[in-house]
Amino acid sequence: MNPHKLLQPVRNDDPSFDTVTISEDQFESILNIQQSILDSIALDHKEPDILSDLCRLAQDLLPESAACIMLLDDKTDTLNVLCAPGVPTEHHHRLKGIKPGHHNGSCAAAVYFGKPAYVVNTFNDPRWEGNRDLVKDFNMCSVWSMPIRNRDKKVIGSFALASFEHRSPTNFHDRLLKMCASAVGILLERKALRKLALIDKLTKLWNRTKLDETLTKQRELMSDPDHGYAVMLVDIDLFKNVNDTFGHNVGDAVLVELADIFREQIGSDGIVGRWGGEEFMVILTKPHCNRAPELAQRLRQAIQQHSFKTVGTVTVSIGVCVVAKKTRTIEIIDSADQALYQAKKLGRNRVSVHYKNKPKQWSIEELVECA
Ligand SMILES: Nc1nc2c(ncn2[C@@H]2O[C@H](COP(=O)(O)OP(=O)(O)OP(=O)(O)O)[C@@H](O)[C@H]2O)c(=O)[nH]1
Repeated sequence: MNPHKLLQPVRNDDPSFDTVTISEDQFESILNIQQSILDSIALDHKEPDILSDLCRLAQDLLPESAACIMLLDDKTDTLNVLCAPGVPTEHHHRLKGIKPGHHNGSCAAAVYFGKPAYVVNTFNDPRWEGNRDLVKDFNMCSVWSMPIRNRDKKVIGSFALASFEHRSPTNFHDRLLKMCASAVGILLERKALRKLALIDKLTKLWNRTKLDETLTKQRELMSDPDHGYAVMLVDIDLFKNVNDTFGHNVGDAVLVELADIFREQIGSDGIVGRWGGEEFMVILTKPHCNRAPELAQRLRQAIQQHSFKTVGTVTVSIGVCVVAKKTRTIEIIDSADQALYQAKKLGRNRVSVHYKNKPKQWSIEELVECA
């Protein structure tokens, strides 16, 4: 079979479409992009980097153009920019909150109708009626957009090429956009699966694998003398009693409610995960690690004050290790564990802090009970 046949669009009923046959070189350039994506996946590059490269490679094949990936936010039913290396970051806000529909632009139309939208003249095409300022401000004369689908074939966004001159797409551009949209769909699925592999099923917090990865990364960053971090081990007090009294399902519900308090109290200040069973870990980096004892106290109090369904009051003990010098991860965890043991020994519902390798002015290691 002639391999070029594989590159012909099945049928394109868009009147603006220019049915020029794909040349050997163009065929080659599409294969090169595919190869480059496969290489990046094999080298385990992260999705944002691969998506940026993909945009750059695609826009290189159309002089005077910029590629853009828009993602559909299910909650707000709006399109937002995910990646657009050709558009200065300070203008990205202009590509936010676009409603899929008939006249909000090419991506809005592609997502709304679930088929490609090839707009050759954005200055008079009705599909850009509601967003004419945008194309005029950026001099985007033509914008071609292809829907991106997930593995269930649901439209989740669009891949677009905006051109700074009026142009009709050819078979080659149609195939290029289809390949890019399909690659983005696969890469986004991959990203979601990678994330899923790092999430604890019950609490939806990070799991042990993610915590281990984070600890390793933090240790490496300690080569920089300005870096620092803190590790908190949080253990529920007398949790066996909860299980024995109310049953394992109620115990599980307590873990889920507790996870919500972690999210509320720590938020984006740190990485929170389930270390195992009824034990959680919080990793704080600068500047938050300097406040680790204070944050641990706040967390402990919030948990004590929360009224858990069925169970009522639940308390936790927290061991904190503040790290100021490169130390083996196993020693950091051991220090946090020692501090936790101390908190339990002193009567539970308290925070103990172990300063590991303090800076000179602190001189000695000490264990501070601060509940
Ligand atoms: N419901 C539920 N219980 C769990 C889970 N993982 C661990 N546990 C329970 O957590 C309890 C831990 O008990 P212990 O290690 O004796 O400690 P504790 O009762 O919390 O007492 P202290 O730690 O000394 O305050 C055990 O009963 C475990 O079965 C889980 O995923 N779900």
